[in-house]
Amino acid sequence: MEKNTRIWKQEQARVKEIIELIQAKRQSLEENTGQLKENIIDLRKNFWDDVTVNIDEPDEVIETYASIKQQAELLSERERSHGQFYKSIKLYSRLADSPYFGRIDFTEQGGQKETVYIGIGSLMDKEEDDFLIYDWRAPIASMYYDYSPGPAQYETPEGKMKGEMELKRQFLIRNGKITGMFDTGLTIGDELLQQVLGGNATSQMKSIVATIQKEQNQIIRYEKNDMLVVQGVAGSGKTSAAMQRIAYLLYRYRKTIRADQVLLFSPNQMFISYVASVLPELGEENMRQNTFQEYAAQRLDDEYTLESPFDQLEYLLSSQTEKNYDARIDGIHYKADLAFKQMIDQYVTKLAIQGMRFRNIKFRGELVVSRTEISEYFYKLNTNMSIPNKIELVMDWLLAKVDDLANEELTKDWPVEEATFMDKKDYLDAFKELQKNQRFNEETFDDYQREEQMLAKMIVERSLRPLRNKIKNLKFIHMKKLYRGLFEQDLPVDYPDNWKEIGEDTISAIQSKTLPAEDITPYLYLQDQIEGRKINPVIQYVFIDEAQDYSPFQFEFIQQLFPNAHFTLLGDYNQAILANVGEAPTILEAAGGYKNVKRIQLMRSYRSTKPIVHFTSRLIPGGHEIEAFNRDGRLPRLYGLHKRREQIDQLKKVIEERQKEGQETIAILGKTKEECQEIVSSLEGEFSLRFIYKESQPFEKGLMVLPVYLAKGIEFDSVIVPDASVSTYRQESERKLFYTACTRAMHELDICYIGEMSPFLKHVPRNLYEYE
Ligand SMILES: Nc1ncnc2c1ncn2[C@@H]1O[C@H](COP(=O)(O)OP(=O)(O)OP(=O)(O)O)[C@@H](O)[C@H]1O
Repeated sequence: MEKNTRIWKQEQARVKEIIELIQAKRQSLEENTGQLKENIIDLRKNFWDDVTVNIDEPDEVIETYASIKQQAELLSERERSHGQFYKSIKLYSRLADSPYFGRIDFTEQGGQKETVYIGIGSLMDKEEDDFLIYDWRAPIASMYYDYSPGPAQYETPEGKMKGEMELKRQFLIRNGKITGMFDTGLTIGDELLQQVLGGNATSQMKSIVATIQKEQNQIIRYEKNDMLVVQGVAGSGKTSAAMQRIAYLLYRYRKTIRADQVLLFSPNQMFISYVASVLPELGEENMRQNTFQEYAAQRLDDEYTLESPFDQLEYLLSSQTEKNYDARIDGIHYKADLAFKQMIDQYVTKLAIQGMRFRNIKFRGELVVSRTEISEYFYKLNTNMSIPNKIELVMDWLLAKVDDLANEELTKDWPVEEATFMDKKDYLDAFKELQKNQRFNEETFDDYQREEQMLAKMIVERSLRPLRNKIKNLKFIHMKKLYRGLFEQDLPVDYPDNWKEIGEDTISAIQSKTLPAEDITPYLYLQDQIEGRKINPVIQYVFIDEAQDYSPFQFEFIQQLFPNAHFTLLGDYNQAILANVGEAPTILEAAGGYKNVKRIQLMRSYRSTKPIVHFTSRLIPGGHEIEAFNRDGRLPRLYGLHKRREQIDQLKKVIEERQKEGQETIAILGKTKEECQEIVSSLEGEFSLRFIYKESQPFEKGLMVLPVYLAKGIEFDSVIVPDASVSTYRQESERKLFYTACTRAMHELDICYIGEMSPFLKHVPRNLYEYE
């Protein structure tokens, strides 16, 4: 819309008024917050002054307790209000810059026309009667995303509200000034989206509230089934929709759900930091984020070195010639499958009758309880009891044995000897510890005999502490041997061809204290069947992004961990790059087997320009169904080189061109770490670049070289694939990796190859790229 029209001026005048009101509200809130803060500090300082403490009589104890409770509640209520005030001040600061981005005029059937302005938070008028701005998550705001002018409706807790939408308007407001205004038709204005998508890549993902598309809104506001599965093509806004959905749920259920009851499983650490600012930008606290690997590492302490799924992928991409390569691939696929879970279940059933493995319990080098004794005790327990229940009884039995041991040890000489040789610091510590336990006072400590006795007892207790802890942590179960046993049993019914080799390799890995990536889930699962499940009942919503890379077994395991959670899975089976899935159906497809699953498909790609989407969609089967958002750009470029040494010169040329054009984030995406390393060595002297080879490195703007698997979920202004020769990308298993690399590009895509091009490129029609 043209500037300075009557409508423009009217809208600008309203913006001005609203901002003045926001500022006034903010000021008054700041004053109140100041007072409240002082109040809280006072309350904390004088907490005990207002509490009557008397604990001589039982009645008085109850009174004291009530008085402390009342005071604590008062304090926490004030602190909560302070938190709320603080949150509102932050929201006002954001609204003062850009109070809203949309407006709809809506007349409910039989009602009056209502003008609804929509922003990232709501604002009431001075009298607190009417909404001047509606939060984008309010029910009425959903029409903004779902309808073009004409008949429209929205859901409320009381039912459907139907009516007519007369106007739908978009605003771009910066620093309190309208810089763009569009009256829109069908979808949320191409113009605005064009502007947003045309910008440079950022090191932090942005919120998309102003331009959420109808199909994405469906994901964001979905509330019915327990499981929502989103299959969306590369760049279709899955991660964006997931983040907005979390913000939506935190708003919709704000009385019952806190941000720390929502958990997002992310593909890697870099991704975690990439999405970390979206919710705070929307005024919400961040949800919990974890990688599966992190979860496993916490569970397994430092018993094993865990292979990361990326190291596993590196092995698969670089070690084809190694002796056991085929067996490993078979093993990876088999261990990802639910058949393997079943095999473990059957194994556990057998263990209930025989075959459990325990460790000897030793103290000071001497056997206290032998593994045979533990086993005998275990198998004497009632056979109807579950293994975890029996284990608990074994634990109690062992702890009682340690109590007996403690008494026995006290009759020996070593505790007294150790007490005699205690240095001064230990002696003082011991004294304090005994005092703390109120076993002693200063007078009795002077009594030499008693002192010796007490110290000896303490020394025995101290020395037994690690043993007790180990027993409490169920370390008397020989998990390593139990897992081994799984591969040593008689051949299972449905075993894979390479079963013997798979078993030998697994056993040798765990003997050397390494847990291969494919064994992590089965190992933890077996452990849970023996020790009892470690569930987390607090989490209400679990999101799994890049869900195509989770195995069906892994997914079932995660589901069991969070029995009270609703699940949202988002992924793209064309980007399944991790080996645990292989050619087996990913959980995006497998989830079809679950009850109450709602599936949503996203076919439109927003990240890349239209020419890049047209090009990349030819790299995968079924790609013709992918729709490109209408954003212009140059055709991708292919560089056919004859010799390897030409490659570096070509890369240099391309980098210089892209930098000159102002592309801020340029990524050279190699297939393996080794390929990247070679490129880095050749370019290092001439360019300032970063080599990202570990997921823990932060993602920043600039020129970088990294393996494709670390670029999962992330995007760059310009992507350069350094080597798409037939020798690098040939096998079907590499197709998805190549596709993932190319679809990271927002604006520019350059691809080099040496000699013959990859067969995946041969199917791309010649008019979809430039050739040099
Ligand atoms: N409605 C929208 N408005 C503005 N930008 C959008 C919208 N939807 C998606 N985008 C942008 O498109 C890009 C891709 O989005 P996102 O990363 O969420 O997609 P994805 O489906 O998770 O991608 P991939 O599977 O390829 O990693 C991001 O830059 C995002 O901001």
